Amino acid sequence: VTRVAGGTALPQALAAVFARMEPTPQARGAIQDIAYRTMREYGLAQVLLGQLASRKPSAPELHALLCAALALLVPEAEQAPYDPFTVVDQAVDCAASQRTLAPAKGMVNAVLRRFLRERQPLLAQARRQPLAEWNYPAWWIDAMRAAWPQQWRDILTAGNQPPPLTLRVNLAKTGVDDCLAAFAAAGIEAVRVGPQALKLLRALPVAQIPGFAEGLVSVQDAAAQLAAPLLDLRDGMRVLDACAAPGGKTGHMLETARVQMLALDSDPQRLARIDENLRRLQLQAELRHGDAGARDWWDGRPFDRILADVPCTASGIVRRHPDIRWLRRKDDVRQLAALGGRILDNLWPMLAPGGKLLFVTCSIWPQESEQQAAAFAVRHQALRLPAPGQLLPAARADEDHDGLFYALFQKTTV
Ligand SMILES: C[S@@+](CC[C@H](N)C(=O)[O-])C[C@H]1O[C@@H](n2cnc3c(N)ncnc32)[C@H](O)[C@@H]1O
Repeated sequence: VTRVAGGTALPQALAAVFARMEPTPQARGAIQDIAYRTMREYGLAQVLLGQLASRKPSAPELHALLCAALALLVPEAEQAPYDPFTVVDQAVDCAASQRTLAPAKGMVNAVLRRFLRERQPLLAQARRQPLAEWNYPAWWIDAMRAAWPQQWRDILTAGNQPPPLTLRVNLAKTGVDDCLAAFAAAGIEAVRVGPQALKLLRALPVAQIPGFAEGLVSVQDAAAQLAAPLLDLRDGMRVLDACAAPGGKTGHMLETARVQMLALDSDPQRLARIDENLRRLQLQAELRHGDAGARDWWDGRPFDRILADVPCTASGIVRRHPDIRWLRRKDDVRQLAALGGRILDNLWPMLAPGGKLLFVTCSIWPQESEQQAAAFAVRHQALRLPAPGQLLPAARADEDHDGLFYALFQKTTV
């Protein structure tokens, strides 16, 4: 929590903690669970702490400890993830065990016990502030309300739900019904949430999912599964996946047709994850480390299809990455939209006449998605083909997916 408050993304912050502590798998799971829960309730916890402590704790670790404990104490009794008195005792023990925090252990005890005694009025008072009511920074709430005046409440609520574990069935190797039958035989409940998307009703480690190791299924959100079919791929096509890592959509495209795939990414570590994923699926692509905004990696031969899943604020996948809202600044939207526009402009000349370019973001800010697509079409006189446009995040039983944006362009032959 302290690292995220200092600007580090939660997965990297957790990796650093795990490298230092070397926890058991059980402790690792608990640390991860507590960190993600805290990110989802961080706004409320900060407001509560403001009510409970006469001044903000000066040590960032103390602030983080109290916010994490309050985040765990907020859910009502039947939904409480941990026994409330255990949470208080553990928080006090944690303070006592660290030299810098030990003098504050009485204060930790007093703040948390007062919360337990006065929880209803304290929560009611805190939730009068948007930061506490929605658990997003004020600029994010205001911008969401302006962009989506009808849907902003549903969008913010969906972003606070724990994400489902959704799988993509590899139709080159099996069928959706066969997968459902294998899951039922293993006692795993799943429902269909897309043409080849199955949502597990209870998450479990991928190693325990029948067919995962053999490449029959892959983890991929239902909205992300729309990319490959939109590209209308045929055997032998030259395809560029321009921002490919970790390779979710690369794998799906390769399952769809025998194409010559070049998978590019500017992050070498993330590029290695494409290799891992394709090995499991027993599929091949040429992997290249490079900048999709430059041409030094291109051999000059045009591509029949280009997937441009450009870097963005990731505002459509906050339920998977609840830290994003606390890390982003308002100006990031403009800067990332400019980067996305540069990448699209650079890729367009690499497309063969008649070829198709699919522009994707996992953002729901119009500057990064629809406004970007509309401006691009005008700049390049690109033909816009039917595509879903903006999919808002949905967290319902029948429709459960992240917030992604799709625009499909074709280069006219003349
Ligand atoms: C939204 S993710 C791609 C997800 C991927 N398409 C999938 O389905 O698994 C964006 C990727 O763009 C990469 N990236 C960021 N800037 C880039 C650039 N200038 N050129 C190429 N890749 C870039 C990031 O490393 C990241 O892996």
